[in-house]
Amino acid sequence: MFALVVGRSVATNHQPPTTNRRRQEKTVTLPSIRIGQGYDVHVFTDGDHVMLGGVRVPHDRGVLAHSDGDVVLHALCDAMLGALALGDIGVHFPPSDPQWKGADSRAFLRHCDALLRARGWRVGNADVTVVCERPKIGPHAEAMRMLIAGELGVGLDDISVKATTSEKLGFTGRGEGIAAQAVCLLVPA
Ligand SMILES: Nc1ccn([C@@H]2O[C@H](COP(=O)(O)O)[C@@H](O)[C@H]2O)c(=O)n1
Ligand SMILES: C[C@@]1(CO)OP(=O)(O)OP(=O)(O)OC[C@H]1O
Repeated sequence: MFALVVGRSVATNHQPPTTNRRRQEKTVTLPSIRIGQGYDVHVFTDGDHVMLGGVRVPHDRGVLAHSDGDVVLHALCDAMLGALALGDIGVHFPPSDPQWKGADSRAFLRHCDALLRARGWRVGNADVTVVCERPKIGPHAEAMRMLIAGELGVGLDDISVKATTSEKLGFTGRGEGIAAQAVCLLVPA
């Protein structure tokens, strides 16, 4: 029996309940890590595409947003900011600020990455789930992963983008909007 402790070494001498077994000691050292999660929603409106993970995905709807409304990048930015308790994208890019009107959300991602790196961290890996009935995400997921990995300077295997419907339940199920949630680990840069 041994324990994993993040950020420092630990030795344990927990004795299994079964008797007469040799006492085990094991030291496991893992690097310091931080975890963050993010969630974003945008309402569908008239349009012919949605921006997702920095990729223009053709669709018979668009999204209502101050920026380009990329729920994948917004959720990911919030996860990155949350990992260092740096607030959320609304704090860093206020919707009241005209400079973000129609903004390309890749700029938000780059800014968040710079904030992390200035503090000695980078994304270790991230996992994003898009929730919508349509558009189908599968055919575009690889392009999103490549774009995000490129922007963050990490490997393709460190970035996951996947999707689910909500089985026609709720606002996503009724096709009223699109949601994304993200988790990420930060590791020392
Ligand atoms: N917008 C979406 C939703 C789902 N997918 C893919 O379809 C699979 C099945 O979805 P369920 O919600 O029925 O489990 C899902 O695992 C995704 O691979 C998609 O590409 N785009
Ligand atoms: C991205 C910002 C930029 O003004 O506005 P929106 O594009 O509306 O997106 P939201 O997910 O509501 O996040 C708030 C803002 O930071």
